[in-house]
Amino acid sequence: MLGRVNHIAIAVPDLAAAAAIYRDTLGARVSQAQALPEHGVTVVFVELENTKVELLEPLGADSPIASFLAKNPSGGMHHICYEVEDILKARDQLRQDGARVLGDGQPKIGAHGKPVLFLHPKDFQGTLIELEQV
Ligand SMILES: CC[C@@H](C(=O)O)C(=O)SCCNC(=O)CCNC(=O)[C@H](O)C(C)(C)COP(=O)(O)OP(=O)(O)OC[C@H]1O[C@@H](n2cnc3c(N)ncnc32)[C@H](O)[C@@H]1OP(=O)(O)O
Ligand SMILES: [Co+2]
Repeated sequence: MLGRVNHIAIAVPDLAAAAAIYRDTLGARVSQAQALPEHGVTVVFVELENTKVELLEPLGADSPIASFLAKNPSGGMHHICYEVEDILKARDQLRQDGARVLGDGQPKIGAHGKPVLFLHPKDFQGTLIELEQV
């Protein structure tokens, strides 16, 4: 089912400061910040040769990363995103196997303009998983 790792996401309390560390200290190429109100986050992508790191800052009162940051105030690794060819087929197979698909189970359009879904961290070794259809 799984293809490549699309990105690894890090929740941060201060996006501008985190982007500056990746750009100025670590010498990486970083994107402009992009506000995604439908996901409750603002994102910056760190573009590496073999994958991307997604820096996430909460946006709005109901951000899904607010409680994670309350528990990890300096930030921390939040999710890993794997590519899949057919997200609805993957969702249905995962549900059949007992995994919890988050939200209403309908894919949303993610930061790359492609459909995404999230899987409950308690069903995957304590790791929140994002699936992105490529
Ligand atoms: C930019 C768009 C898109 C993209 O294209 O890339 C994105 O990446 S958007 C990223 C943000 N969106 C999401 O994360 C959506 C899915 N997430 C959720 O629905 C929620 O965050 C959650 C996973 C259901 C957790 O919600 P929360 O309110 O934090 O619930 P709890 O505090 O009750 O947590 C339950 C339980 O799970 C543990 N937990 C929470 N988050 C994580 C995490 N990221 N990694 C590992 N474990 C996590 C939490 O600690 C609780 O455990 P216990 O304390 O043991 O009960
Ligand atoms: Co993501």
